[in-house]
Amino acid sequence: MDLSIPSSFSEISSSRSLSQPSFQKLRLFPVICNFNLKSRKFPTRSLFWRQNCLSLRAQTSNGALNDGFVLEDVPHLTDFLPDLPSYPNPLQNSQAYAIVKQNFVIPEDAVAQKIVVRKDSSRGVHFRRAGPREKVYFTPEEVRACIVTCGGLCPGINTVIREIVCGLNYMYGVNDILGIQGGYRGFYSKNTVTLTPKVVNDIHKRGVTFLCTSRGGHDTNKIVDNIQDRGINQVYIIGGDGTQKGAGQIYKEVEKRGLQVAVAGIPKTIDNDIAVIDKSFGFDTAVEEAQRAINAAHVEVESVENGVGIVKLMGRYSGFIAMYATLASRDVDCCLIPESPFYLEGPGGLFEFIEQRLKENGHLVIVIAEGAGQEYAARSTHRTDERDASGNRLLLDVGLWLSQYIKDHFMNVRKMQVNMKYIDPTYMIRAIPSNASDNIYCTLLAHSAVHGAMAGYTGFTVGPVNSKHAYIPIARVTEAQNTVKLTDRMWARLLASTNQPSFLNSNGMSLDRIDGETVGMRKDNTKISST
Ligand SMILES: Nc1ncnc2c1ncn2[C@@H]1O[C@H](COP(=O)(O)OP(=O)(O)O)[C@@H](O)[C@H]1O
Ligand SMILES: O=P(O)(O)OC[C@H]1O[C@](O)(COP(=O)(O)O)[C@@H](O)[C@@H]1O
Ligand SMILES: [Mg+2]
Repeated sequence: MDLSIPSSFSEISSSRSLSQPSFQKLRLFPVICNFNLKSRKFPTRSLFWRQNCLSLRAQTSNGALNDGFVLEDVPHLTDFLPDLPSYPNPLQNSQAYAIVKQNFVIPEDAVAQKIVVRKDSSRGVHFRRAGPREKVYFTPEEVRACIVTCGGLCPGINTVIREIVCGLNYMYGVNDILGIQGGYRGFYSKNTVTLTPKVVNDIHKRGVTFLCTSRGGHDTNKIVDNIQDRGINQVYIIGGDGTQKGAGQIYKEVEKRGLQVAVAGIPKTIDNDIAVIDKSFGFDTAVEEAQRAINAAHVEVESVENGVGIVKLMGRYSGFIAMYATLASRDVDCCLIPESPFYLEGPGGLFEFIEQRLKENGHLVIVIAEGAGQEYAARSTHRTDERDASGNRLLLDVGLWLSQYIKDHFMNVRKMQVNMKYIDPTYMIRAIPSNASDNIYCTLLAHSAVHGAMAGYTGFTVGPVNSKHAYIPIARVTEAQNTVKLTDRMWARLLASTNQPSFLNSNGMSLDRIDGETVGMRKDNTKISST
């Protein structure tokens, strides 16, 4: 396929009509300006548009202004298999959908990434709206689907598995669904299990994951060989950022080999660190369950003299669970996250704050995300850089380190005994089934993935963007991590709720990482920047 990019806007403008022979070459333009469903494009084209077209005020054939509308589209099987036949979607005869007013997603529907806009702002990036399409590119009889779960555990994985199986079967009449066991390596090292609605009927009531999982073991060629050998043509991959990177590589290899295989990613991360999507499944359940640990810590420290409770919560690089659990709880005095470095001694430091709260209330509770304060913990343990099988850095137990450090400080320096209670509920939280709202969310994700694969989309991830489910190119969710933005209002709300220090030092200056940049704030609120 010719992916050449138009060199100027006037060149694009001249290629509006679908009937024009130049359409194949320049068909991105109708996607953007005329919203033609038949238009497909690769991420390279999206990049082009992001770089070149955001500020353009393009005009459609009916004269309406598009004001920088950009569609970051997902690949489609017909991009590399142009002669693939399509069929009417069997959902049109489904009793479930019979009464739905708009059975199929309107092809022009797109979901805006930015919804807070001004009158003159550019319309910006959009994603294809998820949902059933009028045409599908698989007959039910020819589908052989598989599901794999990779990476760490997260409440809700079983619900996603269940709903992919039931969705494929009840909505599309698919009967051939395989479970790959034990993560990516299960493709080439384990037997598959047959998945039917009956087999998966109750699994959502149990903690994750019915199919088991693993870290490491991603061998693209071996995996795609296996997909080919087993005659699999739809691959549903449930996992976090690492897994989605792996899914992107599988999609590329499938495309290189010209296979009719749809690759669909379902983002899973308890840390909520996946970019673009509103929130990841299992996150709400985790925040809710974290309340129990915080509550336990609070009860413990309330009952003793100088009680200090420390609860370590998940969050390698993103402090969302800690931040939301703190905001939800009201029993937390101080929340520490990786995005907001803290310091211990001196005015405005953690020790001063602890002493003050102990004087005022006789106890306090600190919530710390596992990735916070790693530099301090590393100094006292001298451990070298260790990684898990997937290449993720193994973190030090910052909760344990902080507990000891606080105890020692108050004993040795302030001659004061604190009653320390440390709770790490990580594996208890990850092991529970998802709550009601996550269960519903998992169903939507699973159904979106099934509709997308049946419609021939591939190399995509599903997820809600501003509450509307969308198909997102895999590369978009793996290129950056979602982190707490200290410059957004949510962190300010937390500080305003706990009244904890913001860890600006006595010179009125802090050296913090804000939005990936190291910045300092002077007393007069001017910013010092050093990346
Ligand atoms: N950059 C990568 N390219 C290909 N596969 C990867 C990559 N990173 C991780 N993986 C694979 O994805 C799976 C899960 O990754 P991991 O980081 O453990 O969990 P998560 O997907 O939750 O982030 C593992 O099997 C790992 O080998
Ligand atoms: O001990 P394990 O199973 O390797 O998992 C620990 C990690 O898993 C997580 O819960 C989630 O990690 P993933 O997103 O990689 O699945 C992290 O918060 C935590 O550091
Ligand atoms: Mg990860």
